[in-house]
Amino acid sequence: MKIIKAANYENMSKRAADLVYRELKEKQIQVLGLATGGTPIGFYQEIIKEIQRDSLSLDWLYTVNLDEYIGLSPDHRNSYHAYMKKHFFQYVDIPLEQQLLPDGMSADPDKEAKRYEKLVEELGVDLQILGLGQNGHIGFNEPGSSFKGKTSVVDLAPSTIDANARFFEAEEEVPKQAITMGIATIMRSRKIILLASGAEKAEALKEVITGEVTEKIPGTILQQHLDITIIADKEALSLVE
Ligand SMILES: N[C@@H]1[C@@H](O)[C@H](O)[C@@H](COP(=O)(O)O)O[C@@H]1O
Repeated sequence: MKIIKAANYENMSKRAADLVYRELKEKQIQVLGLATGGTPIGFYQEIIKEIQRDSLSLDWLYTVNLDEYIGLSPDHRNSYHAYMKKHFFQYVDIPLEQQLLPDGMSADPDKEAKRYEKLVEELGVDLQILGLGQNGHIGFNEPGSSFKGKTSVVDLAPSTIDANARFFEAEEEVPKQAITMGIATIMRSRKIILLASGAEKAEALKEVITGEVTEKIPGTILQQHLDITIIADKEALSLVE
């Protein structure tokens, strides 16, 4: 595990953008795994600046996303499709058909999850960006999820619904289910960058870095990944020596 301690959120975002940008520009990675949530917004802002500065075309890149809410259409403002368009896709030239997310509106979500798993497996993710839930979740793999899990339909933990309610008008509007890449799917990525910011993540991050590897805290599995870099700010790392 490589750990980069950033002074603050802005610095975390910049360090992450620099790292990912290098993978895109110098290594021309083919498949980039993306994350949503509050944490990566600054990272997207920074990497867009770098892409625009060099007029770097990304027309060859495929992106996959960790998850999508069930029941939200791509143009619903809280869907992860809409998030990705708003924070990243509208600024780059990745063709629409290469921007891959699970379909939260599928009539058969279990079938959609299987389709997405196969797609991600066939593409092979070169670099996956991850955030961290306050309860240690990655993607939407809540505490208790199997480390062997593939992409599937999952119920969100009440604490996750609570944490994500800030993006919605009312808590009742937060979907109760999502399609998420499984932990095994995520662990197949060749390289992983985990971002964490703020004191609310300190407890979970401490477990991820130093805790026992347990399905009770999904992020702890990352200790077993061969190429993981954690970029976190001081607050998030405040409980780690
Ligand atoms: N499904 C997402 C995760 O992919 C994200 O990493 C996490 C943390 O979110 P935030 O960055 O807003 O704290 O929770 C969300 O529910």
